[in-house]
Amino acid sequence: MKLQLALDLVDIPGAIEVVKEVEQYVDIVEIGTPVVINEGLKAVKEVKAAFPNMTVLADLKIMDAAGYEVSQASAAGADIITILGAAEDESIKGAVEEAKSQGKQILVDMIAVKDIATRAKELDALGVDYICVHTGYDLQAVGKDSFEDLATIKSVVTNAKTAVAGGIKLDTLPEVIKQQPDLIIVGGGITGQDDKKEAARKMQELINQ
Ligand SMILES: O=C([C@H](O)CO)[C@H](O)[C@H](O)COP(=O)(O)O
Repeated sequence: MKLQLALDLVDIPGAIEVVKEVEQYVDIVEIGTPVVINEGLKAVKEVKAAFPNMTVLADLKIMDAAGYEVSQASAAGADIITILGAAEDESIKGAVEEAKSQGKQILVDMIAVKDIATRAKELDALGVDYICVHTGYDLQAVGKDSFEDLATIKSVVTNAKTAVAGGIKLDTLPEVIKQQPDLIIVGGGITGQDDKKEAARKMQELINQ
């Protein structure tokens, strides 16, 4: 199981500062969608330049023009790029093909997908690298989480790695770990803490137990 730090509500210098603080405890750094919207792929480029040995995920949440967008994120230094599970199969295929040709990986975000089991099986057959269940900020705000959806994808996905994101905190992490996803994505559970380093350390310790 790996730990991914999601950076959403920062600018580029802020992102670099947080990564410096917690880098020893996380496996992947995510440049979150709001950061990409605010700063562009420059954010991916600058974080990768500052931490060349760190795996960097660009959370583009691609919906169309997938091959092109994956190629741009790859050129900026992203190792993993996200596409939405709700995208057309043609887009998913384009993303996978471009990522493979660049030696990169594709993570599919299942946010807003209604029939998780059916779509996860289809995506698995299309050769994506990760399938991630995700409760976004707007559903977290009304008390939802992705723990049941994680069990669903774990039961149907056979090739891709499984991932989970959305409001995971130190107190809910054990429940997630029980289900053994390949990747656990945490944003506010680390970045929202006064002592980010200690929060990341405790999370890594629980994951490695
Ligand atoms: O993808 C995300 C969200 O849609 C905003 O871009 C977050 O990175 C993801 O939800 C993880 O962050 P937390 O929910 O704060 O753990």
